[in-house]
Amino acid sequence: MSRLVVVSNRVALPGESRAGGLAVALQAALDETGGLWFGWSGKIDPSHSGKLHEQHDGNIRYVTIDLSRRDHADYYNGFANRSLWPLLHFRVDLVDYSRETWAAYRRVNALFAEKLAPLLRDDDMVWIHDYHLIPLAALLREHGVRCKLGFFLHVPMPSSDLLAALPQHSRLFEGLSAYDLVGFQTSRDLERFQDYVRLFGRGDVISPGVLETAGGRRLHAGAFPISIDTAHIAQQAGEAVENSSVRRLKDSLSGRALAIGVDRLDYSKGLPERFRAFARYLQRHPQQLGKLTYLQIAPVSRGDVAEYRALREELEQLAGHINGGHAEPDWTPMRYVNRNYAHPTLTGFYRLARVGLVTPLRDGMNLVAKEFVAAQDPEDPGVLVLSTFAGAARELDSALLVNPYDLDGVADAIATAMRMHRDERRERWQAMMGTLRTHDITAWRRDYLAALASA
Ligand SMILES: O=P(O)(O)OC[C@H]1O[C@H](O[C@H]2O[C@H](CO)[C@@H](O)[C@H](O)[C@H]2O)[C@H](O)[C@@H](O)[C@@H]1O
Ligand SMILES: O=c1ccn([C@@H]2O[C@H](COP(=O)(O)OP(=O)(O)O)[C@@H](O)[C@H]2O)c(=O)[nH]1
Repeated sequence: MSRLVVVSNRVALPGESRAGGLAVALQAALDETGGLWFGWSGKIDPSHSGKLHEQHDGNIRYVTIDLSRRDHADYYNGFANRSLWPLLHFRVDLVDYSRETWAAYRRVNALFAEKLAPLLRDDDMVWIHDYHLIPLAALLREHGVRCKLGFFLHVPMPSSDLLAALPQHSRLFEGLSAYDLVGFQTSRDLERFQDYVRLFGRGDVISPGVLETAGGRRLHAGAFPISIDTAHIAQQAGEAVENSSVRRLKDSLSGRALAIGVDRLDYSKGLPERFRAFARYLQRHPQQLGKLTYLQIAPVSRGDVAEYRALREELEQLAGHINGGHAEPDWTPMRYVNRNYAHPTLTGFYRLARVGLVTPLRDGMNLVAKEFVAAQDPEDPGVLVLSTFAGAARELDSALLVNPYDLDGVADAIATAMRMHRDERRERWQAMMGTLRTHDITAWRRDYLAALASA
């Protein structure tokens, strides 16, 4: 059997707990197969030594590299998170492009290729992840790498007119043609990529999922919705009643229902809109006042980037304003927490909640939505309120689907979730859980790697 080599900017090193679906999912996938995980160490090395760090945990070998201060600023915070992230989330208004950060992006990809190539064997299956590393396959080929190279995009693929707004878009996206298989989260993402190849990439769509690139190379592409370790999360949530943080949260609610949101503090997650929708719920449904407490967990993410800092300030103001306007001496409508929680606690929090609020403006998948469902008590499940703009909405279509820009609609969905009878909650939950049991993280990895093997 071939060895699996996973390459991603973000690596979940042993013992690390940090918000972010890519690392959570790849950890679960590698736990099953073992293999090599190569990527950024998460550290900055002012001496730019380029030294590799290596550690082992079970059957996984981790090889990581530090970034120089300049590369961290220009590649990670710069081109990846201030050019590509907003672009791929349909926020052209926030795209900040410069030739300097584009050069840093290519430089770090070249560094990854130089360090990774000597570690590879011809029969490896190399699976490269996300927008940070689009050029990596072409650069590895220049180093003589001959094994199968697959790519998976965790974020949305926007429409081609938006992509074309990025200077250098042709050079960047041409890089995808060096892969054997390019995977997307949903069939909509795949369709938009095919449109881009036809309209701006000088290529052709031979049949759905089979493309001919400008250079005449055949490229396979497909939709592979990422998922969670469903059985493990369900079990973890069932055991979480023992967890002291979960018990403390339960006691603190004094019998009130809980609504929960869990998101990195990121503008793609629609948090200001969600806070406003919650305020709208309090205004539109006065008969429910005092019956529901909303807990928003939002660990700080990419805190060096100006847009993320501005968002943090905005949310602090909004949370203060909402509580100031609606709190009673014995009830605070919302609790806003910037801490990161480990999964055993989070799954217990999900299980306590009557309402799960997942309302991103755009999201590749959103694993929190899936985790919320998997963590519910089958006899008395909570209700998921889910944005139609999350990739997860395609599979979790028994959730209460909302448009996150429609504040009244989100407000009313919260009220509906509060009123929903147990039979309807169970029916909706069973439909979603059925999907998650079949389409779990194992199925995702297996389907993708099988497609890569035959590409
Ligand atoms: O690595 P960070 O900069 O700290 O950011 C965390 C991750 O955010 C994004 O996650 C995406 O992947 C999830 C799993 O496929 C998906 O459910 C979610 O919709 C995406 O936003 C990003 O794409 C990752 O590269 C980051 O590691
Ligand atoms: O305090 C937290 C907040 C989030 N997460 C995890 O971070 C991931 C977030 O993934 P998602 O796909 O929802 O969004 P992303 O952050 O990757 O955009 C999920 O597995 C969450 O359980 C976590 O472990 N602790």
